[in-house]
Amino acid sequence: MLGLVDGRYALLPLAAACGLYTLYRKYSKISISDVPGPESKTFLLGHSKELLLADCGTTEAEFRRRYGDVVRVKAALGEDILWIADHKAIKHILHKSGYDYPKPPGDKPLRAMVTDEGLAWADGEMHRRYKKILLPAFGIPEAKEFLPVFTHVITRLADRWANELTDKGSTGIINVADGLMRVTLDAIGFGTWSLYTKHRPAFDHDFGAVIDSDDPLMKSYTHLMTVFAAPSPGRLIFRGISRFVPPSWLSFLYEHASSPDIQRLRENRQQVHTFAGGLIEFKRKALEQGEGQKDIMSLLLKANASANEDAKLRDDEIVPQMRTIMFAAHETTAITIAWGLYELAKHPQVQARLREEIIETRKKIKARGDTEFTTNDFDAMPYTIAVMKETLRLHPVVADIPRFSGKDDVLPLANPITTRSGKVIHELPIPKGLRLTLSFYAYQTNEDLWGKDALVYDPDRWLEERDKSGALIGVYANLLSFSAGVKNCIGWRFALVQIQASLIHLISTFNFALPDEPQEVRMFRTVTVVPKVSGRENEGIQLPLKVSLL
Ligand code: HEM
Repeated sequence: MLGLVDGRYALLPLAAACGLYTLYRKYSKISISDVPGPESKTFLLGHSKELLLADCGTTEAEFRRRYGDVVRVKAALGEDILWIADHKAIKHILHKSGYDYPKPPGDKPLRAMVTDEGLAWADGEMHRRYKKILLPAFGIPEAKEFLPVFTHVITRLADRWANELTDKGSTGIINVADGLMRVTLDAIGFGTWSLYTKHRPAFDHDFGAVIDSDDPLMKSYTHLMTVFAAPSPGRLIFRGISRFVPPSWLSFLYEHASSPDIQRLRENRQQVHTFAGGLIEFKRKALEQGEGQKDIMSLLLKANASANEDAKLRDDEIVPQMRTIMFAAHETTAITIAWGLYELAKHPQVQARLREEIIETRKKIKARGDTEFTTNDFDAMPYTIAVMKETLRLHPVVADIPRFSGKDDVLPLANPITTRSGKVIHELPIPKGLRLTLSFYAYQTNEDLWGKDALVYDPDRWLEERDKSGALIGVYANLLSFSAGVKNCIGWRFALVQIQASLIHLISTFNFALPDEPQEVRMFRTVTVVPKVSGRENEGIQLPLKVSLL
């Protein structure tokens, strides 16, 4: 119906009006125009290409080398963006300021299409209320309960790969990213909806992603994040214009746009709503009968039932939380594991040492008469933990996040900046309504914090106490991979258990190496940073490794 995303020329008059408005705002309040940064070559697109289309790592390195940790850049239509890698400023924004730095309002209608108005979408009081109800489902004991699920789904993938390899004479090329995304989708399917109900067999809602089932919900989630990959110039300009358009108008547009990507989001929403709606009743009844308390939805319903009346979520507020979790949990975890396997393939000596620790631990488990790893065994595997931390450090799949200053503020800086007019400043006044990009990747590869070898994959840094970045930031290991502050990742403990369970199982079963034929693996930006093979980008997310049965 609406040529929403590529109607470049029809948008030009509107773009001109936006430009005038931008100029007015610039000269009528606190300005960041004195902050150093690259000149923008085009008003229409600004530095959108560098920020959204360049491979992860390239723009970050260039910005830091030329301008430092705080850089003024332009979005489409002349909008100022403050790009920030300075850890003190990030800490101020995420840790100390609570809800003063929400997600940019212009992005919210599109976000709502992806996750509904759930936890990841919400800000302020609404977010506080949602998080309070959801948190009891995401503690350490709850994450540990999921180990059998994670083991079950990764075993299924390993069996599938083993069968494929047996047919090929025990070694072959496998796109490991694809298999892992199926695994995490299955895990979240089991874990969110249906773990251990007595009414039905355990694992009863099976997306069957690993075994190629036709489950419509599974199909609807497969590669959903690619909807956001490599936006066209028209879409980038549209994003620029969005900030001048009332959110309700944008929502209307998204409800009616004929773009295949937006249609896909609408279909996904329809499917999740139909599925989740029916399940809430079922789970509620099971709870009333004292059953089915371990899956995320049951835990959420249970916490909700005991919350006071003002805080309670209505059913139409519960479904968005489930859609949010489905979206936020699966690709992030899968791609992190995939990057881990890539680094292990590139560093065979790290892989061998990791395998050694797994074999040693397995011997201890056998000696005490058990067959399976427990999460206590996980905690006693320092090298495996170091491999996980190093993977999360060098491959934060959410490489940066957008924020918006809700009030005039002053950002403290860890490193002073020299402004374009030559002043050295230790704190930076910023105006209300400014868009910010917080670069987690740049923070985690900053040589001043992580050492001269910050770009080198070296798990030993975590064993030798070289990990002390001094920033004391984030929820895990001084890293920002799971973000920080009030809107930190609620599922980080689940992710760690799943990553460790998956690495242990895969490294015990297979050897991973780079393919004999050289290939360039790109760190390609979508919502997450995904692997793609240079020259074969249209084949989607690809991480082909040479996999051998041990
Ligand atoms: C390696 C895996 C993961 C990574 C790297 C990751 C990373 C992140 C990051 C950076 C954020 C903050 C985004 C922002 O503020 O814009 C976030 C939020 C969130 N994540 Fe994760 N995540 C992972 C796994 C999971 C899992 C397994 C779940 C659920 C089981 C989950 C659920 C969520 C939710 C619901 C939010 C929104 C939290 C809020 O707004 O309060 N994530 N995640």
